[in-house]
Amino acid sequence: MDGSNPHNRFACDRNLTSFDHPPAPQVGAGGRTGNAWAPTPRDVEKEKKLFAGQMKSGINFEKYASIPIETAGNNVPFPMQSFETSTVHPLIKANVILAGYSNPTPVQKHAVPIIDGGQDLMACAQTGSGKTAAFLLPILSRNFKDGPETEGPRYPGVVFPSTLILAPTRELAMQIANEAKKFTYRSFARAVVVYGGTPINMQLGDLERGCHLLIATPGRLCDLIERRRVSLSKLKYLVLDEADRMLDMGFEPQIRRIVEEEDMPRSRQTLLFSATFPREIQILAKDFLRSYVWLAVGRVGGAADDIAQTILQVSGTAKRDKLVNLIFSDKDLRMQDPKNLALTLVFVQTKRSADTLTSYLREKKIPATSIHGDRSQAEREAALASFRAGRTPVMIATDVAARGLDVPNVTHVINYDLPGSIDDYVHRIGRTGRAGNIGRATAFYSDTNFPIARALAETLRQAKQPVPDFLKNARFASTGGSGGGGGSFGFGNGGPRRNYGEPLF
Ligand SMILES: Nc1ncnc2c1ncn2[C@@H]1O[C@H](COP(=O)(O)OP(=O)(O)OP(=O)(O)O)[C@@H](O)[C@H]1O
Repeated sequence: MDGSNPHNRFACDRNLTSFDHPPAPQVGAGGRTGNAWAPTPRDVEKEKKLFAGQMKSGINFEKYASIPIETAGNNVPFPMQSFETSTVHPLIKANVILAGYSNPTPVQKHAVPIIDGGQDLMACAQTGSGKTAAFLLPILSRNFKDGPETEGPRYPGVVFPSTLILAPTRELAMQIANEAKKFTYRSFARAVVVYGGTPINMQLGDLERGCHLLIATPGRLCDLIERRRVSLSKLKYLVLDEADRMLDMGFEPQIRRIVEEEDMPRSRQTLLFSATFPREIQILAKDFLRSYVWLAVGRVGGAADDIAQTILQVSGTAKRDKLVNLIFSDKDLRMQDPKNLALTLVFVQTKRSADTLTSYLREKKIPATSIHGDRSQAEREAALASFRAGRTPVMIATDVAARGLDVPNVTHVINYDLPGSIDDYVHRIGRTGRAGNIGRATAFYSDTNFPIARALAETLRQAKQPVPDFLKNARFASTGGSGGGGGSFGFGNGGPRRNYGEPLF
């Protein structure tokens, strides 16, 4: 996390209202007394590092309270009203304060008691609305209540995590691990992240230091299982984050292998977080979950209200000049308040155009970097770090950066090339307007984007954004964009969810 942002709020400045003292042994879920343990003392320097660069919730955070919620399933518990009055472990409450969360978001209000109560969950909620903490907090709370494992198999070099979180991209896995490190602060629980594209030895060393929570991309996890360095036989919690994206990326065989063919106990609790609920996800949910609760938070149609969306009709070579103009006008805005870091994320369809566009912007003296699948993992990480810190306030990206990435101060997302599916559009623009902050999204539309016109117009209309005439006209003939209108059930498909199907229980 970048420490140079003037808006960073350092944790050490905050007063903790609870849990500055070691607790008595906790009563675990199900009423059994957990193994006694005490949190380590506070460490101000560590807090500065862990909680620096935290995104500030924005002026529209309170508006989240009016978001429509839908739940289905048996014995759905009441939502929690606040962290303070909830049943989560006191150390979670203390760490939530350090993270600067004063109130839970709607997905947290609903998901925390469901997960804490031991039920399986399939959850959909809009971008930037706090889904990561919605699963991390109750899982860690349960771990803390149960205390460290004192018995069970011990084999040298093999780890037995109690929690596995699968994520589609390396950057998302790293980000989840960083969040997990905040909430495991002062506890016995250790979070480790493993992902491909980087030498395995360092990750093996990290695993050997202990692993309660394993955050992984599917390919690297299969590798570690084959090497017999990870056993899933003690798993209690399985999370599939951005499950729809993992299927889109072709990870289904690996996921099925991990979940169905290894030694993972059937008694585990399984949580599926996905932006959409297409047929494939429904089948996965039916195979992996047991009588689960279905939770949908947010308006169907997906794009967060806090994002001002503009669609411009621009095509061919005119795009480059238009992009440069937009970036310069962003820069002018920045100059009005130099304290405000304002980052611009530009999406393109191909790795090659990411490279050529980055070079073009650099020729125009615009500090730009790029992230895409042909760059080495070290280059990807360096690009993201430089973007976060504002050293290169413009980043050109392919869809590797479309899902889940949470970069504070992204004020403008530009779809230089529109994606083929409306779901991807909703995720891309969701990199701004997060945690109640206001964001801006601009897209360049040309006749080649005709297939997505109808779904795009619908998404704009539902988010109360202006629909330009060229889109109104085009939408009568288009089908809604591949993957966006045909059978997708949930956020970003631009149509009423009930028209697309029902969850399979
Ligand atoms: N209760 C809260 N109060 C304030 N900020 C919060 C709260 N919960 C989460 N946040 C912050 O909101 C931001 C978005 O959270 P997160 O990345 O979990 O969203 P998400 O719903 O997973 O988004 P996406 O769909 O893009 O993956 C993060 O910076 C997170 O720290």
